[in-house]
Amino acid sequence: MASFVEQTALNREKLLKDVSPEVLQLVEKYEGLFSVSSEKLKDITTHFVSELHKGLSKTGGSIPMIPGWVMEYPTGQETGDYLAIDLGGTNLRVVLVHLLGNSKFETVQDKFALPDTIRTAKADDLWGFIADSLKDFVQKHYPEKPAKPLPLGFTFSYPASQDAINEGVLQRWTKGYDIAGVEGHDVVPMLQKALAEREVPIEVVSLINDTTGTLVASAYSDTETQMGLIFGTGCNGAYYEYVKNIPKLEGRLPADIDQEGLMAINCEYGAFDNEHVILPRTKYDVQVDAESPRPGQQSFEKMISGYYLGELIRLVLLELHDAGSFFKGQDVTKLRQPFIFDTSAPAISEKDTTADFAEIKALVKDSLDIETTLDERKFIRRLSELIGTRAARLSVCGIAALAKKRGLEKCHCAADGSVYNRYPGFKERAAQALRDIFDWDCEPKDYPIVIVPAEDGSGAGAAIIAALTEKRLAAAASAQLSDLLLQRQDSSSDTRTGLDVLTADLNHHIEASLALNFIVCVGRAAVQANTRGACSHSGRRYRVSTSARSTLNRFFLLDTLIDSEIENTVSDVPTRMHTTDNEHDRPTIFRPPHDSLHFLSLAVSLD
Ligand SMILES: Nc1ncnc2c1ncn2[C@@H]1O[C@H](COP(=O)(O)OP(=O)(O)OP(=O)(O)O)[C@@H](O)[C@H]1O
Repeated sequence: MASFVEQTALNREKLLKDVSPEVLQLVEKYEGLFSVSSEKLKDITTHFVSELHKGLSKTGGSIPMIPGWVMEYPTGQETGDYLAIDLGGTNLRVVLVHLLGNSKFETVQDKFALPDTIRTAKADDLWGFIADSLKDFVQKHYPEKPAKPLPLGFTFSYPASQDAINEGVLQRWTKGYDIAGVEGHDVVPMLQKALAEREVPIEVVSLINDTTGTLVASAYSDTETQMGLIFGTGCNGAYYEYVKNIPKLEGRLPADIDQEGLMAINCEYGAFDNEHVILPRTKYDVQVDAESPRPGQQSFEKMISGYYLGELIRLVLLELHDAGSFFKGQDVTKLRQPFIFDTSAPAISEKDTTADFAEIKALVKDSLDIETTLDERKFIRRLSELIGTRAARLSVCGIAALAKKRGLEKCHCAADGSVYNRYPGFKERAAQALRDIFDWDCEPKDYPIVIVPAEDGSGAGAAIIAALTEKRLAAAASAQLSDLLLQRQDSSSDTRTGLDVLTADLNHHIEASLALNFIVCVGRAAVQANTRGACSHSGRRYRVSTSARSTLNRFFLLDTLIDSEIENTVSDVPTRMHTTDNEHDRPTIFRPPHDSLHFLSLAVSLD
């Protein structure tokens, strides 16, 4: 049977058989502009590999390569119930995840479409929308108010730097978002505040990226998974890198983290080629970029992801109208409206199998109020194929580059997102492009690197990561946790299944005595975990907020294991939380208060 690609080539001949010479000429022009040869894909991949290296280096590069503090593969045996949200560019998903073990999990999910206006709304509107959606979900699934706050894994699909598993400082908005007052800030307390205002009983215990979530969720059920990929509003990839190959982590790691071990990296490779040295940009790509809220950023993403493909079609059609070729004498007011098409437009066009392209006709009529000729519809169909094919072919350069970087010759790459899962032919075109890059000489069913669909996995990923972190703590290894919460240390009835987290909240009026309590608290937790150990210096930053004063006080009364050390250490809290003692397994607090919040820096090292 002919492959999809061979089939579409045949269709092209059929499609263009009777079109006018003028339209044929236009088709050929755009075929030249939007086609990407195998050689070009190979060149892009080679450059991509060097940019991945650069992103991991101390100096960094265009691709952020953000360490995700997820340090192991799931075994598939993790169990428990977790709540998770996934904030994407288009949708908010709220998920209740039941991890069943044996590589199985079940989810109950609600999907909330984010209002179009949210992209440029106020920060409070965004967090309010999410908190309201969570409130609905909790009311629906927990008719009896939960006795304790529900632990929540937050999948946040924007580049956020993390020094801990439950923080995420937004580096910059992508995917057309531009909400003031969020960049440069930790998003977890913002969401937590909106939840508190609405009295939603939820505690945000971990923050991950959707690519990392997809990676981990798929690895839970398929041990061959090596990458998590997103082809949605934006594009991105995550994979596990050897710690020793992440130079920028030098000096930031607790001593017990093995250099031969792995850490998940959220690449944020939508930023690939922001310098414009290798990608074959057309003038339409330049225009999309120039008119986007963030010109000069996310170059790769703007050529291939769901937010932009419909816009590329619009720009070409508008230019043809203005040149007098298309939609003659018609009112094109709507066509002049940026982003009037999303990627469903080329997707519908490519799916249309009617003889006279009635679906394209309806699409253009309904969304633009424009009547089309048959030739115009054939052109739109071909243009959609070109733009969709280019997106699929360029997309896999990221996969090929990650495989080359890690020396992976055979693996599964889990892909989520509407563009991968719903765009006609995207899967086949992506597979063929991988073959073109690696020169595989075998049938598609035998391709060694396989992109597998992983719909809506990132919520489950957030849950599994919470379970992995819990396991890590139980195994007495370093965990990167902030706002550690001593929730169940003294209560056998506490069945909290989220992170078995360790410590506390103080508000910004922190007093020296409470700071001491905090340290005692961590030491106490170490003792309760039946281990020898204390708080050790790691250079990490921990935000301390309000709600667990009572917990702190409880623990303050219990044990004075490390009191003497504390006295030596915290002499001048709170104005300058600092110590000179950096020895292994010694409590160290440092960093001065930051804005209205105070930061304590310590990691729990239980050896
Ligand atoms: N039929 C379709 N085929 C392909 N893509 C589509 C289709 N309909 C909508 N899209 C595109 O899918 C994108 C949304 O992708 P998705 O549903 O994966 O959302 P998301 O999870 O919010 O995205 P992301 O994970 O990138 O933030 C939109 O940009 C839209 O243009």
